[in-house]
Amino acid sequence: MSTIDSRIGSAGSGVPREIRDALGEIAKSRSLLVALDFDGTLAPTVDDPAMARALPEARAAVLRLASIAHTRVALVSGRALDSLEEVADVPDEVLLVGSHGIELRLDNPDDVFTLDEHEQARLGLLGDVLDQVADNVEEVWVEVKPAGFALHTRLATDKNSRIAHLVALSEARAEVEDLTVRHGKDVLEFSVRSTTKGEAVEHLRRYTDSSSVFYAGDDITDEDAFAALASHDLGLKSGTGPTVADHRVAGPEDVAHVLTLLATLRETWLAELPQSN
Ligand SMILES: O=P(O)(O)OC[C@H]1O[C@H](O[C@H]2O[C@H](CO)[C@@H](O)[C@H](O)[C@H]2O)[C@H](O)[C@@H](O)[C@@H]1O
Repeated sequence: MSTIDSRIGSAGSGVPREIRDALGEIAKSRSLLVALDFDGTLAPTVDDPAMARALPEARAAVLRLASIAHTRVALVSGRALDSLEEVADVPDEVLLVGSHGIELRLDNPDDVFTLDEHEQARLGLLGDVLDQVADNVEEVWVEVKPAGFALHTRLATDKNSRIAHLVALSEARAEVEDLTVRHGKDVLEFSVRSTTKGEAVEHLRRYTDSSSVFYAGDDITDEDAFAALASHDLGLKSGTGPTVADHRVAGPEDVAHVLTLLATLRETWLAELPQSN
């Protein structure tokens, strides 16, 4: 029996050996940041974004991790911050990053995000262009965010989805200068401000003064976060698709098991540390 197995008993028995070993190491970090994507990672994908919820085991693990000393948890999402707050429903000690890093809910709730006049004008133009596309292609709809829009094509046919993406890209680029475009699962996102989840993770690492970062994500935009990780960090890809993450699991159910095991390992390690007084 390995050291990890003897410390945790049957917890995490469904988690592959190499991930268990990697979790055993990162659980011993001086200060740990657990940064997690929401859709496709904590929450299974559903047709209506408003109906997405973290799996009960994932949510329980997030709450457990957030209550452990020297450990911070952050959700890092492409969703608008208010949408993330609504679906995630987590306490204030969980840090939130919305709109791929544009919006932050850290420990000071008074930090409010605003657009300058030029950004607001570009946002207006962008909204008009995308609304026109959605009005003309069946089952395509626009999700409004503070600094941009997501053009959703999940329920459209493959052909209509391709048409919507092509037209939206060419029209938006023709009408609005300096656009940020992000590709996601059945979604094309347009923003008037450019940030990445990689920048968000770097910001959170500094903000929380963490010595190691665990990051889990499923989508193309999460690759920026994985790329921002160092050798003493740990990246976990949820689901299929190319990735630079260290490890991969099949989807949200397995992510939940990994988070539960991480919480157990972290609690066990901290409990075994000699007390300073
Ligand atoms: O960064 P994330 O937390 O993964 O957010 C990415 C996008 O998630 C949402 O869209 C995706 O999930 C929906 C619900 O499962 C699904 O219907 C849609 O097809 C997916 O693209 C959200 O609506 C977007 O705003 C986020 O950027």
